[in-house]
Amino acid sequence: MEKAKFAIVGLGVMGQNLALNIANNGYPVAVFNRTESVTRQFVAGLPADQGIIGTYSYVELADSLEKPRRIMLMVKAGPAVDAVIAALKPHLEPGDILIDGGNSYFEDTERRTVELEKEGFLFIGTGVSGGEEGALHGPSIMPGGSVDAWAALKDMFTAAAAKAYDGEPCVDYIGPRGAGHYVKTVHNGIEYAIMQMIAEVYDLLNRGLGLSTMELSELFKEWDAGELASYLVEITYKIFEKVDPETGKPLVDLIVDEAQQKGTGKWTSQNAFDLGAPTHTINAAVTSRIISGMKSQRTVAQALIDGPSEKFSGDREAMIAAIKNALYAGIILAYAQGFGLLHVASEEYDYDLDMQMIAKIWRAGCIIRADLLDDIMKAFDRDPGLVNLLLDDDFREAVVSRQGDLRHVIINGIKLGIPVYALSSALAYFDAYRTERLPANLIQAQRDYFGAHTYRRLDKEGSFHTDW
Ligand SMILES: NC(=O)C1=CN([C@@H]2O[C@H](COP(=O)(O)OP(=O)(O)OC[C@H]3O[C@@H](n4cnc5c(N)ncnc54)[C@H](OP(=O)(O)O)[C@@H]3O)[C@@H](O)[C@H]2O)C=CC1
Ligand SMILES: O=C(CO)[C@H](O)[C@H](O)COP(=O)(O)O
Repeated sequence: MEKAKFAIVGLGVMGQNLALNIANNGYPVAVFNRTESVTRQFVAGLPADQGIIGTYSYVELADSLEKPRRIMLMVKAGPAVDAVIAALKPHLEPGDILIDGGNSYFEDTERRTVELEKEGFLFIGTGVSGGEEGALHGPSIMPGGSVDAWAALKDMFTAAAAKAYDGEPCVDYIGPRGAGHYVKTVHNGIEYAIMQMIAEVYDLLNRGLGLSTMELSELFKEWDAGELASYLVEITYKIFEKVDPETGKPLVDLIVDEAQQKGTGKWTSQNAFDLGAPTHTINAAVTSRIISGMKSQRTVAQALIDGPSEKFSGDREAMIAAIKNALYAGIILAYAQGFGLLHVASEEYDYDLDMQMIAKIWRAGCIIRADLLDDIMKAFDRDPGLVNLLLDDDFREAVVSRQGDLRHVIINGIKLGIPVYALSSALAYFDAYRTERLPANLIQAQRDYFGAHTYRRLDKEGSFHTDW
């Protein structure tokens, strides 16, 4: 029997769709899943000439593959990845390639790279973004790790990846060791920030201005046809238009307001703290998901605590226009924070990240794909060393010209008692970044006062302590 050219372990949402995608591109794929019935069911539903071979043990999987073997894990991140690697290894040979396509923590990928390379295996830790549909029709793929392994995967991944409007594939080699998973983590951090700002805008429009769910759908559809064109805005209008067949009500209105999280957004913030990179809006988005989970406390608190009684009384159309501009500015600021973090991490971890290439491969296939990414790519083309998007003339102007609307929208959210934490964090980031003298001089004085931590002076070199 013809040997398979690729294997996927883990037939969840992503694994099944990636297997189909790769097979549809002419590469026979062997598949394996811990729960055997899942494999049987998956394979049974496929035409005989689909090019997908079900296997039911790791020995069978290894035997079904041409050498060097190329095996991709699409399993739950964490201990499951180590468990699968440990179970697979006895059936592999030096030179075989293991690929972890899950949302693994980048430091786990760093560790696995060292461990596997010591034993002669090649390892790739890759971000894969696009969800179920992207995995099937073309995700954005962010591989990091062994350069030799990348050479052996390049054609296949290029065929399977999304293509941007100019035909360019949304995959490229990101960098050594954990670089691919690092970049995917920051991708998700930006995803959290944009989702939270869209949610806040929804709250302002719905609770604040009284737009119905159908009106919201029309508005977001209109926005998606302009500068806000992006996957997240597109799915938002599609979510708003979905009616629950049982009740006839908009489905979104029936969904419990508790956002869950698997960890990548939190890891982005945690790592940004470790590296000393400001990611205000990502942090705000993580915190906002956390407070959303405190539903029972919020229910008690609502009955006890009054907010402002003020209702929106201004020009509704003007406010909607301002909200659109505020969201666009906020999204630019979220990308600025994400790319700013990548810049710091690239130096810290010697990843040598190419920001233009990262923007390029995020233009299609992934969850944060947006027309804006084409402009971001061009900004890094103009200046490959750009440390912050706000230092690019076009992006600076885009935010500066909308800052009035961002401020106006936040003020209105505050007046109405509607939380706009992510939007206001984006503005705080912008205001802090553009301010030469922040009040941190006082913090230094306080630290020196209580802890003799010393401070530096503007007017002379050195380190000083005062007996306050
Ligand atoms: N869903 C999405 O939109 C995206 C997900 N990802 C990442 O891709 C990976 C897979 O996600 P997804 O397909 O959604 O996950 P699912 O929850 O749909 O599937 C999880 C898979 O992991 C397997 N698994 C879990 N624990 C173990 C274990 N200890 N040993 C062996 N196999 C195990 C499951 O096998 P079994 O059937 O036996 O339980 C199943 O095949 C995750 O890391 C996820 O974070 C990345 C991008 C997008
Ligand atoms: O990687 C993804 C999208 O890019 C996954 O859908 C991930 O699960 C999203 O993160 P979370 O579950 O924390 O919202």
